[in-house]
Amino acid sequence: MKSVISFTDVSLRRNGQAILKGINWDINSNEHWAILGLNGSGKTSLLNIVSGYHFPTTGDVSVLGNKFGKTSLPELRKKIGFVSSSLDRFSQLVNNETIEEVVVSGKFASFGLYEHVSEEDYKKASSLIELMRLSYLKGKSFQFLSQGEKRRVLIARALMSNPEILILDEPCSGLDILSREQLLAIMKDVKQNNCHIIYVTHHIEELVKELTHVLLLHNGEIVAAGPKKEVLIDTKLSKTFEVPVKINWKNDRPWLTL
Ligand SMILES: Nc1ncnc2c1ncn2[C@@H]1O[C@H](COP(=O)(O)OP(=O)(O)OP(=O)(O)O)[C@@H](O)[C@H]1O
Repeated sequence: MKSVISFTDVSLRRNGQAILKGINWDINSNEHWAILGLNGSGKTSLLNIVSGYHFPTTGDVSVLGNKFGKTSLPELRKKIGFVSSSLDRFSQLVNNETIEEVVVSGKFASFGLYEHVSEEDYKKASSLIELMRLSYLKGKSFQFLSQGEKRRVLIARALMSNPEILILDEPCSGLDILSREQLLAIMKDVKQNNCHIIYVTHHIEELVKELTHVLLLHNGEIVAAGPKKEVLIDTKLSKTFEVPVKINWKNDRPWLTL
């Protein structure tokens, strides 16, 4: 089995604070992970290491066969797509651009088109727009889209550079139930694009069947990491969320009750 991500005894300290402690975590090919944990548990810090923005204080990290310390992190970053939950930054940058322009700019991981874009690139953007079920918005300015539509455009944009890992950081936050389900419905199409999904959320019911594995974080330490059905159990979730919770499965999706 090919290793996609491997963390061995990783810790991260910042300003004297231990943010991540003793992290041992492996993602192998054909696995798609969800990361769950309370605010401040270390999810963002963990993902910042994966995407080469933080260097671990101790331990070994290898991402897509690149061992940290022996690899070019800017080169590695090109293989990792990142869609953040915050739209403000994007919305300001893209202003009047059409969704086609926003998606095609993902080829260069920049906003605005500063480099040559070929006919081929626009064809690819167009097929990604279809894949994300956004064809009805072609020609429309990004700024006029709903939150859910914007998120889907940004996922299409992230796929433009054929990432091998796609990090979705709370992609459904602030979405109503319909927009959330529309976004979750495209997960299987994202998966078909041959990238490994890492999905961060506070809402366990967003763990659609395409996500195969779960990592639970609590105070910078792993509570459990592994196949979804082994990890999503009452005791482990109660420890992670610091409240007694009960898990129920409906149509292969988990739901929590207090
Ligand atoms: N540069 C830093 N210096 C000191 N502490 C930091 C620094 N960066 C993060 N932290 C602390 O590390 C902890 C983990 O933060 P992180 O942002 O990774 O959590 P998170 O799980 O992503 O939280 P959220 O769900 O709220 O986004 C927090 O207590 C945070 O205050």
